[in-house]
Amino acid sequence: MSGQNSDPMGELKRRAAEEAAAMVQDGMAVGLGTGSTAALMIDALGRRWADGLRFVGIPTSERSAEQARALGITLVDFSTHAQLDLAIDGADEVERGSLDLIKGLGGALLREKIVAAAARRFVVIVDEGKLVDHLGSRSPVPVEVTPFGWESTARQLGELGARVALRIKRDGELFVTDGGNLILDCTFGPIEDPRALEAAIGDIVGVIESGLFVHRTSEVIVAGRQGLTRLVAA
Ligand SMILES: O=C[C@H](O)[C@H](O)[C@H](O)COP(=O)(O)O
Repeated sequence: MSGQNSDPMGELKRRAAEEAAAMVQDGMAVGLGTGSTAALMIDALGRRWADGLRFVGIPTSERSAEQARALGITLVDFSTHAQLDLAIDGADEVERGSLDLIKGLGGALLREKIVAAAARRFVVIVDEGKLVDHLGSRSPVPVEVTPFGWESTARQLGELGARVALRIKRDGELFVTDGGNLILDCTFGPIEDPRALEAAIGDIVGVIESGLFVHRTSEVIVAGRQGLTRLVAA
């Protein structure tokens, strides 16, 4: 079988990633997301870099930093670039209409949220399977917590109505974030008011950040069977 059309959705995601990468212009400071979709975008940026485009990147994970470095992309940090022109990332769920997100199934939510908050424009790339009517319909909300007292933090998250699971890797080891913290995956079911839930989670001592991204998205590029669609925040 020819490999060319064997993964049509993969090919569409690659096109969506290229479309997002095409938004980067010479001289920009760009947030580089994390995950399989963001990796396609970083690859596309690597090709543009090889063609002569020059920009600086702030990666949202050690994984993305390693990938970008291997492509020769110049990486900087917030000490020289406290504000970014653009950040591009994937997501685990995108709510139709609001374009609010759940992120963090890859464990990079804290740096991703800091980078998104520092960016003038935050562009998200997903396949159509990630679109939902209500956040929480399919994905848990990942919450990054301090290792000290995580059991107490988990209990309080449970009191908000979540089923809480400490994230464990396939090999049975604890999942530890780039910042040395733990992830509690909190299943709430469909979330009526993401803003209120984000605030309530953030109020719990021991919580560092949640994977709810509310009112942060500028645009979503969706790879679907009918092609690419661009959704813009109202
Ligand atoms: O922590 C991981 C990130 O939030 C990812 O952007 C998210 O999980 C989506 O990843 P993927 O593109 O691999 O589905």
